[in-house]
Formats: sequence, C-alpha cells, structure tokens
Amino acid sequence: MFQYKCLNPISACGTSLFTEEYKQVEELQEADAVLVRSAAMHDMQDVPNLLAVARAGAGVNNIPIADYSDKGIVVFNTPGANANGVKEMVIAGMLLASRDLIGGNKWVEENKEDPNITKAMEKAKKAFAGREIQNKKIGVIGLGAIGVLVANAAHNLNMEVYGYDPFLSVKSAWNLSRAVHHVSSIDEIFENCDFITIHVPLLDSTKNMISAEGIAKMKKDAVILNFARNGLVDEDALVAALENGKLAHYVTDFPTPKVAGVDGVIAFPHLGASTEESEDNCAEMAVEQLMDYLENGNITNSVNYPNTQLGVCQTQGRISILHRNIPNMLTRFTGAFAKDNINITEMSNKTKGDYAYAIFDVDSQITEGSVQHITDIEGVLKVRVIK
Ligand SMILES: NC(=O)C1=CN([C@@H]2O[C@H](COP(=O)(O)OP(=O)(O)OC[C@H]3O[C@@H](n4cnc5c(N)ncnc54)[C@H](O)[C@@H]3O)[C@@H](O)[C@H]2O)C=CC1
Ligand SMILES: O=C(O)C(=O)COP(=O)(O)O
Repeated sequence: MFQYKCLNPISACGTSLFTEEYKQVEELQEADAVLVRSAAMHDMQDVPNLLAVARAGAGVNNIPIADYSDKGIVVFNTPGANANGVKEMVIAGMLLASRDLIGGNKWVEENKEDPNITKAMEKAKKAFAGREIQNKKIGVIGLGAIGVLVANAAHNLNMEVYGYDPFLSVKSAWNLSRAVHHVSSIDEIFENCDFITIHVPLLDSTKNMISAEGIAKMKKDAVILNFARNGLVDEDALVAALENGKLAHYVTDFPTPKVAGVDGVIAFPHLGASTEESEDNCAEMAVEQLMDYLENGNITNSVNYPNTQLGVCQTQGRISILHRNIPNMLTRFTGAFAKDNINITEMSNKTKGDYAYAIFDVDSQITEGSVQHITDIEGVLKVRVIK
C-alpha cells in the first residue's frame, strides 16, 4: 500500500489511475508520494517517508530540489503537458497588447444602458485603435516545450520570429519551424524585436535575464511578455520604462505588488496552465510516472535523478539504489551482492549531475542483511526493495 498527498487540486484524470494499492492521506509526514502544482514546498522538510514528488506541470522552483535530492527523494515534472495552454495565452496576450480589446470591452460595459450605444460606439472606437501583429518581429527567449510552440504559432501568424536558446535540445530543434531565425546573442532580440517573450525556468542563472541593460536596448514601444515566472524580469527597470514611455506593455501571468496596476501592465493570475486540457494532461502524466516509480522503480522525467527503466521485474527480486555520482559505486554494489551470494540478472545504472540511480534485478529474494550492506556504502542515499 502506498500513501499519497495532494498539495493542490489534481485532475481526476490522474488521480483516478490510482489502484486500491494507493490511499490518499492528509498528513505530509505519512506520505510516500506527493502530487503538487504551485504550492510552496521549501518549508516542507519534515518528510520522513517521502519517496517522490510529482509536479503536475513544468516549473519546479516551488520545490526544494537540492535538499530532496540529498534525501533521496525523486522529483518528477510533466514536460510539455501544459505547453499548448500557455502558448494560446501568449498569443492572446500579444493580441491584447496590440489592440485595445480590454479598453473597448470596458467601454461597452460602461455604456451598456445607453439607448444610442450603436451610434455612440462609432465615435468612441478611435480611442481603442491598435496595431496588427502580422509582419512584426517577435523574439522568443527559451525554446523548450512552450517556446517552440509560441515561435511556430507566431510564424503561422506571419510574424518574423527570432529564437534564443543556447541549450536547445535535439527535440526542440526538430520541432522548431525552419523559418525561425536562431540567434546566438540575447541582445539581438532586445535590439530588434517588437515583442519579446520569455520561456525559461527560474534559476539562479536566469534571474533578471530581462535586465535594466536589456530593457535599455529595446525598441521604443516594445512589448515584453512573461508567462514564465516573476523574477526573470528586473521589475524596477521595467516599471521605469513603462512610466517613461519606453515600453508599450508588459504582459504577465506573474503580477507582483510592484507591477500590478502600473499603466501598460496587462496581468493575469497565473492562468497559463489552467485549462481543462492542460490540467488533465499534467495530472495523468504525473500519476503515471509516480506509479511506475513506486511500483517498478523506473524513473521517467525526473528533474533530479536520471531517467532509468528496467520495465516490470520478471525475476525473484528487484532492488533500487539512489546514490551520489562518485567513483566505484557500481563495483561496491556488485561486490556486496556477490558477498551475499546474490546473482544479478539485469541492471541499469545512470547518472545525472551529482546524483545517480541503479536498479538491479536478481534471481533470489533480497534479505534485510543485504539491504543493510548496500545502505552502509558511503554515498548511498536511499535503498528500496521493489520486489
Ligand atoms: N504560466 C504558466 O502557467 C506556466 C509557466 N511555465 C513556466 O515556463 C517555463 C518554461 O516551460 P517549458 O517550455 O515547458 O520548459 P522547458 O524545460 O521545455 O523549456 C525551457 C527552455 O529554456 C531553455 N533555457 C534554460 N536556460 C536558458 C537560458 N539561460 N537562456 C535561454 N534559454 C534557456 C532550455 O534550454 C529549454 O529549452 C517553466 O520553467 C515555467 O517556469 C510553464 C508552464 C505553465
Ligand atoms: O507548470 C508550470 O510551471 C506552471 O506554472 C503551471 O502552474 P499551475 O500548475 O497552474 O499552478
């Protein structure tokens, strides 16, 4: 029996996959697994039983990854599962920044009782005129799951698209329209684009990536779109640029007290992934990955441990070991098994940064003594008998 806790509401498309082997609990301390969206977990250190966290979504800056990695807690996310939801909002945000649809809609609301509204609006409408996005330049910073969809959609809307991502994956490269100009300096985007949209994770290295210097290089009346995270844009510089008429708009899914209500800001309460489709996709993927890890020890789409799969165990026993990525670990594991007269039938050992993961299938039952021998090896973080 596995116990799981949901820190946010998770779509039934995911939770309904749990079998009778799973029980939802209220206490975090009792949970083997956690399902989470944006709930802040940094203070959640008292997690004695926790084996895994599944983030139903992309960003993991709400999770204490370094601490959990050291505790042998595997953190998953669901790459791409909500990307279309965000892409559609970015396109909507760009249109809202180009045509004064919000102002026009507000005018109709305010004048709804006027019996002459049909005549009055023809006079009023010039106050809400705008620009078209066709033939404008858009710069996409970060060409991952969302950035690629935004870049391709913008190209299909006849925009000229520039993309910046020094870590572009092979998958993204395959999916990206060949019409997208790949630039190697972010300044090319700052200097040339009418719309600048950012789709990178919030990391120490990406904090204030849209900096005061970057904003100073932008064209007058440029629009910045931030559907990624607050913290990626220098808000002091941003507010100053809006106030002195340098920038036309800041469209964001991550308002803060500093930017909310400032003239030129179009803000939403973190709605990018809040669609039925994205919530269902994320929940399903998160639960499937979690169950495969808990039941089989397989890791897919973890942000802190390597992807490692051995399918379903067909032999007498399976043991999994989360460990540090340091020399000689494998020799020590196989040595410990040999000493206990355990024969390995299949194994996989993968690394990711400072961490590594090994799964061993063996043709005899794994005893408590053998588990202890493995646990005692320096650098071992968590040992689990899967079967
Ligand atoms: N508004 C919302 O509801 C949502 C917001 N997000 C945010 O959007 C971010 C991106 O999401 P995905 O595209 O799904 O993630 P992803 O992991 O597929 O893509 C991120 C891309 O950023 C690139 N990158 C990393 N550091 C960079 C740097 N210094 N310069 C340029 N590129 C860099 C990576 O190479 C990768 O291609 C998430 O981390 C999250 O913070 C994600 C989903 C929903
Ligand atoms: O997936 C992400 O990174 C998001 O920002 C979506 O967050 P949410 O699941 O809507 O709280």
